[in-house]
Amino acid sequence: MKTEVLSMKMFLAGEWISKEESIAVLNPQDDSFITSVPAASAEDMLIAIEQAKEGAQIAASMPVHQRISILNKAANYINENSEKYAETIALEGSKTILQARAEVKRCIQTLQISAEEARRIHGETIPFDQGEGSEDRLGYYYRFPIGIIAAITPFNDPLNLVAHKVGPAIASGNAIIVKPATVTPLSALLLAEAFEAAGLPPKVISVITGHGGEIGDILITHPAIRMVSFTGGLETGEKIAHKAGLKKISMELGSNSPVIILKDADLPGAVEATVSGAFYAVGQNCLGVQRVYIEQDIYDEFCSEFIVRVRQYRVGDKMLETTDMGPMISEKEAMRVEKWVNEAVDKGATLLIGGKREGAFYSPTVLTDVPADCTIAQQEIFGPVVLLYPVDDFSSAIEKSNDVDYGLQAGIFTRDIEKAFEAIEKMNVGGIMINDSSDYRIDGMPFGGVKGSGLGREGVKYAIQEMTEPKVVSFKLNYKKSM
Ligand SMILES: NC(=O)c1ccc[n+]([C@@H]2O[C@H](COP(=O)([O-])OP(=O)(O)OC[C@H]3O[C@@H](n4cnc5c(N)ncnc54)[C@H](O)[C@@H]3O)[C@@H](O)[C@H]2O)c1
Ligand SMILES: O=C[C@H](O)CS(=O)(=O)O
Repeated sequence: MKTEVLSMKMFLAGEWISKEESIAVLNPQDDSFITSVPAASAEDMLIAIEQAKEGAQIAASMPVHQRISILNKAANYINENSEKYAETIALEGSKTILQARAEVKRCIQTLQISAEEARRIHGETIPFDQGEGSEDRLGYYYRFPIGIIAAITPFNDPLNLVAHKVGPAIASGNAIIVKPATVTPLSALLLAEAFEAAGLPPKVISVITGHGGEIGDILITHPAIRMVSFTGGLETGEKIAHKAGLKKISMELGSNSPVIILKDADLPGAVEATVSGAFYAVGQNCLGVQRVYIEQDIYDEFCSEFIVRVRQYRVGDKMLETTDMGPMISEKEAMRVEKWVNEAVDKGATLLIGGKREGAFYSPTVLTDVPADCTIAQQEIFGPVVLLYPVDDFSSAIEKSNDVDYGLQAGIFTRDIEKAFEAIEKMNVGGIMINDSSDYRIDGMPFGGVKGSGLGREGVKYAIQEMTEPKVVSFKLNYKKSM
């Protein structure tokens, strides 16, 4: 944002609201002040929920053609203001300006797909006469919106991952209250701006800024909230799931993504994809490549090519188009990664490149020989570190890949179709990419994981399924009785 905005307002049921108590939004690159946002109170969240009750009725009564029109208008608004949206993502978060522009494009696609899917929320007729005694019944089911959805979103994709909840919610006739990440709330507020400009009726969406705790608890536990759609870390997700009670929950959580490189792989392609997958968005990416299992025969060659490519990475000012990697989201997070790397090295790991921190900047880091009991081997790093491992054969690569508490996505590089299909079957993940790294997604595909990586699926069509319920209708027809 070119002009400094001293304070932004939160969007509460169609009104832009400011508050005495506020939260500073800082640029993680240099801790400079960007703007401040309201620190919502418990009362603000209760008001948002009350307003959303009416919003849910309004949303459900919106004809599909109106939902389609509003979603496309919001997408067009963002497209017409794309640089403002990209600069906001880059300023408040870790992404470079090029990565931020890419996220804006994906957000536009997510909303356009939501508009398309709004016309495809179908039911089915049911042959009730499949049951004896029901020869005089005719029936069907259709899908109806569940009402008010609570969306709690992470810092790393501050626009598109909010759109992945808001788009499907509006497409399916729900109201939605968004609690964006405390450190990156601005992009979510700009999404509300786009929907206001698109003519979305007030009360259908609120974006309530603040800390996760108290207002989050109200949002999660309130009986009027019929679904909690959460994207964030496993620890937070578990807390939320325990508090939510009897309501739908969608959990898009963490990962520790593996990639397998077999000896018949396209080596240059595998190197490029795994380097990109490891360090895109400073590794603060749920699909980020964290572990690479390389068949022994090509291990040395792969490692040397990998380091050559990492050495070319330009770390610096995220607002420059020549930069490959900016800062992490905070110095605190960079210090956590530094601590985990140092622990691994102290326990015998080999540092091939990186391991340097300057404030929130942490250099792209490659470790080998990492002992299994290291924190960095088992937990989600969510930072610019990747672990390389030689493996004797394919089956041990699969076994090691599965040996963590996460299962979001994985990648495998091979020209052997038999091995590809064996990996598809045996890798315990929500998505597997053949001849791609784990870091691959289009916004229309089913997205989510198993084990500690989540519950349910996003990806517009699949989020709509989660945000709606089937209602069965049966007609008892006397004329059929006599047939
Ligand atoms: N699977 C996916 O689609 C996906 C996508 C992006 C990020 N993530 C995951 O998100 C994590 C990084 O994001 P993060 O650091 O923002 O995650 P986080 O869990 O710290 O926070 C996520 C959101 O939850 C809120 N929150 C925190 N504590 C809360 C509480 N007790 N009650 C209610 N809300 C609370 C935060 O304010 C934020 O809005 C990583 O684990 C990453 O893998 C997953
Ligand atoms: O961080 C996790 C994101 O969901 C991955 S993507 O940006 O949607 O591809």
